Amino acid sequence: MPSLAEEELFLPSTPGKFKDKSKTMHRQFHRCFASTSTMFLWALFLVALTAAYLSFQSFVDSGSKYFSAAWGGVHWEKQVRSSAQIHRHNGFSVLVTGAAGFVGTHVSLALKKRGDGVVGLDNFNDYYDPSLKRARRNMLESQNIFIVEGDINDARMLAKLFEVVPFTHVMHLAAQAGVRYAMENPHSYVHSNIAGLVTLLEACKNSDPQPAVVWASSSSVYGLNEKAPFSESDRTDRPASLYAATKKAGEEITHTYNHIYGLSITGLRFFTVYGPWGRPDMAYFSFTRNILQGKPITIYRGKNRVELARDFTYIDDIVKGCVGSLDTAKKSTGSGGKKRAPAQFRIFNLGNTSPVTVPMMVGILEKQLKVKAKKNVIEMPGNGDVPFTHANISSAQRELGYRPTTDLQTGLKKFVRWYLSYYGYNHGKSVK
Ligand SMILES: O=C(O)[C@H]1O[C@H](OP(=O)(O)OP(=O)(O)OC[C@H]2O[C@@H](n3ccc(=O)[nH]c3=O)[C@H](O)[C@@H]2O)[C@H](O)[C@@H](O)[C@H]1O
Repeated sequence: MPSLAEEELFLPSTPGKFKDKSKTMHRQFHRCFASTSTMFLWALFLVALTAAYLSFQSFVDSGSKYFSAAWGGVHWEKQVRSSAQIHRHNGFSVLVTGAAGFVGTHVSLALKKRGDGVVGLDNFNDYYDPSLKRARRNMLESQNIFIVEGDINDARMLAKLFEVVPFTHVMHLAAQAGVRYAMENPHSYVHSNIAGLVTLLEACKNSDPQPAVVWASSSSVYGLNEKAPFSESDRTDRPASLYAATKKAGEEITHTYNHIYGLSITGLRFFTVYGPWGRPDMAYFSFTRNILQGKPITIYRGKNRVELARDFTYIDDIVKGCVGSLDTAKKSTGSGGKKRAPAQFRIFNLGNTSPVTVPMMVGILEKQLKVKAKKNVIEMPGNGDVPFTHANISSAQRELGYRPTTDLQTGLKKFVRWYLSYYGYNHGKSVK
């Protein structure tokens, strides 16, 4: 029995008609209990809703759509640190973006070989067969190069990387490549070559010390330029493809970061790079595949039946140009987001200086593969292609000591040897 004092607590506040005290108490108790449990349920619901919202936010924040791979944690940091370890006097610690890509793999191996610390970054997207990227990664891992699986658009991951390692240099090679694919998927170019570039530069500018940045532009920025050979001072304001436009935008964007924040910047205009472990979307690679499989190849030709030509540049020469750029890059001058003094800004052509026509390139492949190609020659569709490229490399020669030494015949021979071995033609598959 409740005490009087307790009973009084449950008495109606307005006295009047007689009421059965115990019944009233019971009802009151139930009402109170019911409202408490309802409140409890509501609270539970709100907590669950908040938790769901927060985890959704963090999912969106980390951009899980793009950045599905895990990063962070003690073990991950240990791997990153160990990979960045320098093993030579005055060596560098280099973050190589696009490290599982064609140029990224070769540059990473060259740097590691001479004792620099190298940490790779790659999002392993499926623009072309990701199994080739995984195979390149295995090769890098066998040389103790750790590749972070992540996207250059992931600002939090980049901040963490720079927190773990005070990189001296960034070799930025991650990009959406390919001239003609830009008509199919324009946004992927904006995502990687513009938004991703800005996110990366933000991370570089915020880090202390700031790294020197060397990055891949493209010969395609010369666009409709007809003056040959192409010099760095020539017009680059008439791009023929969205790919070229995003690379040109990259040159302007990097200039801004150099100007405002004191980032040391070197942009490299690569001229149709080819070689072992190359990109399957490029003509020399897909032609090789089709020729071996007995499938036809399509050869574009220009107006008035003019043959298209490219200043094909062998990967080992490009690697020397990249390493030379890192070696001659001056330090960035900013810290804490502020420029202390003017910083270095350079742009170089890395080409071969001897354009070869596409039909001649096919002829070399036929000879190397000992198979005749089934050729389908058509007029160049309006797809962003330019009729020819031809590099003047005197600047790179002077400033970087860049001297390409591999002609197309020699380079394609090495490529074909690799291709046959990698795709198992030496072990069973027959070359017709
Ligand atoms: O220097 C660059 O900055 C760029 O180089 C490369 O572009 P491109 O020079 O266009 O190379 P690539 O596609 O191999 O076509 C070679 C030739 O074959 C012709 N070509 C191509 C395909 C085809 O089916 N038929 C054909 O005739 C085609 O018309 C062209 O004449 C990189 O892909 C690009 O990412 C960028 O780095």
